[in-house]
Amino acid sequence: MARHSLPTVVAIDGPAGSGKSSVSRAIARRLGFAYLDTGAAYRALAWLALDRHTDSSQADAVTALLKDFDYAIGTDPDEYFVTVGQTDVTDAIRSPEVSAAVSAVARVPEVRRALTDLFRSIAENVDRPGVVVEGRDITTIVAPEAEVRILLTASEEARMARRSAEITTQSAQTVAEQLRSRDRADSQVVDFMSAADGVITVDSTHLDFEQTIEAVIDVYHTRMKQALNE
Ligand SMILES: Nc1ncnc2c1ncn2[C@@H]1O[C@H](COP(=O)(O)OP(=O)(O)O)[C@@H](O)[C@H]1O
Ligand SMILES: Nc1ccn([C@@H]2O[C@H](COP(=O)(O)OP(=O)(O)O)[C@@H](O)[C@H]2O)c(=O)n1
Repeated sequence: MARHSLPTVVAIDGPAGSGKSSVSRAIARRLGFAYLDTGAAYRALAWLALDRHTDSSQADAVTALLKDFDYAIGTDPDEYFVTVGQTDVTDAIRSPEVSAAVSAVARVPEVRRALTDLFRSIAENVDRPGVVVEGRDITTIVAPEAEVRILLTASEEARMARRSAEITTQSAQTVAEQLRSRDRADSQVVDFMSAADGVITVDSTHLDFEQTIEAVIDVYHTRMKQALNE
């Protein structure tokens, strides 16, 4: 039986507020690729923990949630949604409560293993020629063999300013503190502050949104050309 060829994978990692989601979605649109936001799954599991009044610092209790974690995500960059069972949690997973609980959930090794398997399976089965997958450990753990691997960074100042412009329900100072503490907790589990071997860094500190998209697309074309000649 002829096996369909696997989609081209563009893997993008980086800290909170570096532009991963918005830039990944935009480049997926331009390339005609699917878009996979992996942070949404960690957030959805943290949402489930809160919904069930599960203490997210209890690794066993969080692991137990995996058995009925009925998760779905839209990978069409123009039709993004996240559901758990019958509940649409697209907006709920962005709440400050979920953001505060998510790092504890993401620290549990069984959770990381299960979600990594899930991401690989979703990425392999998209109905597009390629997929842009973004998160913290995509270039290193989820898809180390990806054709294009990028670390998207920006100075802490730029990241905090971008995120606080988005979140109007909390003070800029609160948003910055929460982001900094989440990055600190997350970086104890995976290193997304420095590029692994073969991973290209795109620093968007002094680039606007459009320039960042262009810089990422340039890396994509360069890597694909190199791959043809290898
Ligand atoms: N290069 C850039 N210049 C200015 N704003 C940007 C840039 N890249 C992203 N943004 C904006 O910054 C905010 C955070 O981006 P987002 O994609 O949510 O980051 P991440 O997914 O890495 O947390 C969004 O409002 C986005 O539109
Ligand atoms: N590949 C990934 C993606 C996200 N995460 C976790 O999920 C959380 C939410 O990810 P996100 O991409 O939605 O975060 P931001 O876009 O808010 O930075 C992170 O703070 C990490 O704890 C992870 O551990 N590994």
